[in-house]
Amino acid sequence: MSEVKLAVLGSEGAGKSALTVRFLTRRFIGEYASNSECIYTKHLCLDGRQTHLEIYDPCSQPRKGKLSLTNELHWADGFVIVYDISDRTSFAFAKALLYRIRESPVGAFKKVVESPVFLVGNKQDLCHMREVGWNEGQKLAMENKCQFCELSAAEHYQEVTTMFTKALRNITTNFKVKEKRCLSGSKSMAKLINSMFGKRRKSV
Ligand SMILES: Nc1nc2c(ncn2[C@@H]2O[C@H](COP(=O)(O)OP(=O)(O)OP(=O)(O)O)[C@@H](O)[C@H]2O)c(=O)[nH]1
Repeated sequence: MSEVKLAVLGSEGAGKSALTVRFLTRRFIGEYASNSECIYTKHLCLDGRQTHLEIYDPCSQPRKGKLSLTNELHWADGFVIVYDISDRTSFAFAKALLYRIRESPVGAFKKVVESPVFLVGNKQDLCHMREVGWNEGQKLAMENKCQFCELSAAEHYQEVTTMFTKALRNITTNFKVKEKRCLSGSKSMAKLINSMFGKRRKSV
């Protein structure tokens, strides 16, 4: 069974809990307690493979002060970053989160390959109050090598499920890339050691 850890990040009120609960229970619940952080767990079958999923839904991040994200960066295999299309401040916050993830040495070195990130413009049902254009979201995502979509946790169950499924699939693909790189890394190390000791043995 594979294990996948996903962190859902974004500014206060962007809809992190609404999206997560929608995916896990199919239901849209209007109000959530925002003073506690949660790790939801779920078993699911992803592309025929049993998967143990953990989703981290933090309490409102502005109260945490600085964007340190250190724990999240160590913990998560991938990220969903949420902003509210009717709130430009939430987009600026999402951008800062994205930069923080991309500049992180954890992402660049410890994890071997970049963590998959899905940028989500939520509350598409409020497009009459739109402050962030679809193009802006798409551009930010392209510049930072992440996937992008706009949806509404309130109205689009199917889109929410599709987004989470793509995010999880990206993470499992990333696992395979990492495995290959580690394997080829250890193979070339073995070759190097073999050739060094092989040569030495010959010269004795
Ligand atoms: N119209 C609309 N409202 C939404 C949507 N998603 C969430 N909301 C509302 O936005 C508010 C905040 O949603 P939450 O899911 O609590 O947001 P959050 O990001 O978890 O917020 P914190 O826990 O405070 O960080 C709630 O009143 C939700 O009902 C949506 O797609 N459309």
